This record gives sequence, C-alpha cells and structure tokens, in this order.
Amino acid sequence: MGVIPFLLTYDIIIKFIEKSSIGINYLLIMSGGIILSLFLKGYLYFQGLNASHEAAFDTLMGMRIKFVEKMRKAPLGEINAKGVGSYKKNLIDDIDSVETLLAHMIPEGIPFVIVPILIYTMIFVTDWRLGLLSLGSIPFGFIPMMFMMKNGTKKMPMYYKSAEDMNNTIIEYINGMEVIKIFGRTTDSYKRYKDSVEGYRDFTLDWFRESWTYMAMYTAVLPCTILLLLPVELNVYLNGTLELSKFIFSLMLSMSAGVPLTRMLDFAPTVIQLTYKIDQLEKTFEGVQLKEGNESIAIKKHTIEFKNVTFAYEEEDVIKDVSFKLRQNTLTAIVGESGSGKSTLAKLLVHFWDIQKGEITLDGKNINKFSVTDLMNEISYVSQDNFLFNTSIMENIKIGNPKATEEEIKEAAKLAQCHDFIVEMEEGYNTIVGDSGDKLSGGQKQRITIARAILKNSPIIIMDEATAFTDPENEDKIQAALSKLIVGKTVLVIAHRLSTIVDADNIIVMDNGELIAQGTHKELLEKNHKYKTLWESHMKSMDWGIQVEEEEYA
Ligand SMILES: Nc1ncnc2c1ncn2[C@@H]1O[C@H](COP(=O)(O)OP(=O)(O)OP(=O)(O)O)[C@@H](O)[C@H]1O
Repeated sequence: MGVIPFLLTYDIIIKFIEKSSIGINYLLIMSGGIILSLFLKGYLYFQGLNASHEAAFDTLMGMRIKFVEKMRKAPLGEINAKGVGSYKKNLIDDIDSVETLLAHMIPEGIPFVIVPILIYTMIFVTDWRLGLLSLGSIPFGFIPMMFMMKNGTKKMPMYYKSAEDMNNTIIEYINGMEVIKIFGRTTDSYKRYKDSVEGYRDFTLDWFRESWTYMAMYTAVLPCTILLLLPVELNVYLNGTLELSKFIFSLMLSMSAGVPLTRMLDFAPTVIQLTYKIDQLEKTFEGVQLKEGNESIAIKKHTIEFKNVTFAYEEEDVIKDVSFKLRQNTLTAIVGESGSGKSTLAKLLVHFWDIQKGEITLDGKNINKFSVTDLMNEISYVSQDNFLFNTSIMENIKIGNPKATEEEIKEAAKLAQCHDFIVEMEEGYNTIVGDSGDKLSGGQKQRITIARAILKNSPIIIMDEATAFTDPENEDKIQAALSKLIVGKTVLVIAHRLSTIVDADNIIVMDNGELIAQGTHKELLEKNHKYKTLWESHMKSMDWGIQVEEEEYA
C-alpha cells in the first residue's frame, strides 16, 4: 500500500512530461487514489497493530503463567540461588520486551522487508542495470551493520549478567534496609549498591559508544539509494539510451526504498537482543524441575518413612543415610544442635528439594509419585518465617482453605489465640498486614500462620518451632495454639526448646547430618549422651532465664 502513492505520482509526472491530455477527472481520480491508498495504509496499519497487540499481550500473559508454574515445580534451592532480581528481570523486563517483537516488529518489520524487495524487483524489471546500481548503497550499509551485530552477540551475555546483578543488588539493598540502619552500614552497603549501578551504566555506555560509530555509518549510507544510481543514470539518459519515463520511475522507486531499508536494519539489534532473551527464558523454563507425579493417589494412612535418605544442597552431604518412621497420629520431634539438619529434614518431607539417595514415603509410596499440590494438601508446614501477603488478615488466614466461610476463619483464629488482638485492631479482620506482614509483631504473625494451618486441617503437621518470639506471654499463646493444631494428627516438630517435647512419642537426635539416636525422652536421657547434654544445657538456659527474670523483679 505504501508504494501506490509513488506509482500514481509517477503516472501523473509521466503524463505531464509526455504532454498527454490530462483531464480534471484524471487528476481527481489520481489524487483520490493517492489519498485513499494513504488512508488505507494507515487503516491497515492500525488494524494490524491492534491484532498484533492483542496476540502479544495474550502471549505475555501465557508466558508469565507458564513461568510461575515452572517456578512452583522448581526446587526451592534453584529459586533462592537465582535471586529475586533475576526473576524480576525474567518475569517483568524480559517478557515485556517480547511484546516489542510480537506487537511491533512483526507488523512493522514485515512491510519494511517486503517493500524494499518489491521496489528493487520493480527497478530490475524496468532496467536490470538500474536495478544493480540502486543496490549500490546496501553493501556500504551492511558492512558496519555486520560488525555491530557481531559485537552485540559477544556483549549480550555480559550485559544480561550485569543487569541481573544490578537487579539483585537493588532488591537486596531495599530488603536489608532495616539491618543496614541498625548496624549503621549505610556507607558500605550504599557503595555496593552504587558500584553495581555504576557498573551497569559503564558497561552499557561503553557498548553503546562502540555501536554508535557503526550505527552512524549505516544510517547515513543506507538511505542513499541514489548514490550510484543518479550520476550513472543521468549519464545514460543524456547519452540517449534511457527513456525519460524509466529514468523518473527508477529514481522515484529508489528514493522510496531508503526509509523502509533503514527501518528494517534498525530492527536488527533488537532481533539479537530478543533472540538472546527468549533463549534465556527458555533455559529458565527448562530449568531443573522437581520429580513429581501427576496422578491423584488415594492416601489411606498418614504414615511417613525416611529410608536411608542422603541429601546435599551443594557439594557436601548435610543429611547422611537417615532412616526413621513417623507413625500415624503420633508426635515425633527432631532435636540437635544448630546446623545438624533438623529443618532440612522437614523441607525434604514437603518436597522443597529432591533427595540424592534413599526415599521418603507417605502411606508406603515415594513422595515423588505425588504431585506437589496433592502432597501439600496432606501437609501443613508451620515454619519460623511463614510469609504473610500484603492483604487483609482474613485473606491471609483464608489461604489455609480458600473455601472456608468467615465463621470458620474466625473459629480458626480463636483456636490460634489471635482473634482477640485482631478484633482490637481498627479494621479488625480487614486490617491490611503490610509488606510481609510488617504491621504485625513477630508473635502475632506466627499465630496467624498457625490459624492458617488450623483452617487447612491437614492430617500431617510439620512445625519448625519458633525461637524468635519467646517472651512468656507470646510463648504461652503460641504453645496453646499449637496444642490445638496437632490434635489427632501425624506431627513432626523441629524442637529448639526441649521442654516442649518431653511427651513426644518419638524423639530423633541429629548430629552433623546423622541420626545418632531415637526414642522417648526417658529412654534417650538414659542411653544417649548427646541428648543428655542437650537437655542439660536447655535446663541451664531455663534456669538462667528464670534467674534473670527474678533479678529484674527483685
Ligand atoms: N539453602 C541452603 N543452601 C546451602 N546450605 C544450606 C541451606 N540451608 C541449610 N544449609 C546447610 O545445611 C546444614 C543443615 O541446616 P539446617 O537448617 O537443616 O540445620 P538446623 O539443624 O535446622 O539448624 P537450626 O537449628 O540453626 O535451624 C547446615 O550446615 C546449613 O549451613
């Protein structure tokens, strides 16, 4: 459509030159034709853009959904290792840039490829010598372009890495603001932040500086399609071997090719960039996935067994050939020094990672056979740092059971000892908890996560016992909430305070990733030195706590 005005104008000029009789009707039709073709060009462009944007945004939505689904199936370690900044870049920036490809490059880029091809074909058909001459500027434009693309392909991974590092540093800086202020580390943390931002700026500017020379060369040379054509053509015309009509026709066509040709090449760097980004996105899509089944398996008995389980986050094994059983409706506790592997055992049971050796079974079936969703329907995991979303308290508790009624939610909150403080708040259950729940105290947050677990009412409970909120009032309330949660369930407690698990049906003692003993509190006190030492030091710390309290009140 873009070439038609040129063709019609050419026809008018030729008629003038040939002094053919030109009627007003002819001029009106031609002018109408030019206006109509310009209008149609705009209309079709608009329609094309509209359709391509609809398709593009549907695709972006699909990619974002697929990305998060893949993330949900990835081992937690993979996600943590990549960093939030990197995911933000993938999920927001990279996927957004695919919009440029789909919504702009395809509808805008295709005419920029087709129009020059069409134009040059017409010039060749008119006179092959003119066709060759009109291509004269292309090699001069393509050579700097090739250099720029070669350099771009080399620099792209470094640019990508630099942007990812910067994103991660910015997010870490913002997340760590509290610690930075408390410890007065504003200068060094800011320096790290500034270095990464400056590093990104310097890298990008250096790259652009290198590219600008090439860009200036090809954008200046390429549109000069008449560079060789005009002088030679003029000469041929003056020699009388070229008709005037062909002279004007080829000149007009050649001039109309300049703009689409330059625009076509303008897309070339974007194509490299996008190819790289799509490649990276595909790699993330294909990243390590947890082994999981996809059929629903009926679970009759909530008995769990760790059979010779060995696991390493990285190189070194942190769980070494561990075997134990959690019988249905019993309470099993895991104790051990810090770093002995207690939390890791809990995380393996909820299938945050795949194990390297051995197997973990639920009702006699390897947990790999269940989908993560089915497995998590059976388990409530109350960890020390359960996350609260920046929404109302009601919504945060409801995560435990999206079908629960308001009454059921309040009932769970009462059992979790949080109803009273919630109703005292101005907005009650509609109070927005802030980013990660930061408008609530640590103890309040924890009780809300217990309410969530009570509402979920799953047959297996894993509790990573809190150590952080141990002021007596909170501790009593949390213990009361927990005792309501575990009634009639298969329970695994990661115990930091041994006094809370003396009645456990089975206590597992971990030491440096190994299970060194198991039994009841009484049995272990008699037969296991490590447990005895842990118990004694716990008792001492309790005495010390009481002593401090007494001194405070003396
Ligand atoms: N995400 C991780 N990546 C790499 N190593 C980890 C990771 N999480 C834990 N570890 C290592 O695994 C080992 C066991 O850690 P784990 O958190 O299971 O111990 P724990 O007994 O629960 O400790 P604590 O009582 O202090 O919570 C430790 O050496 C720890 O450094």
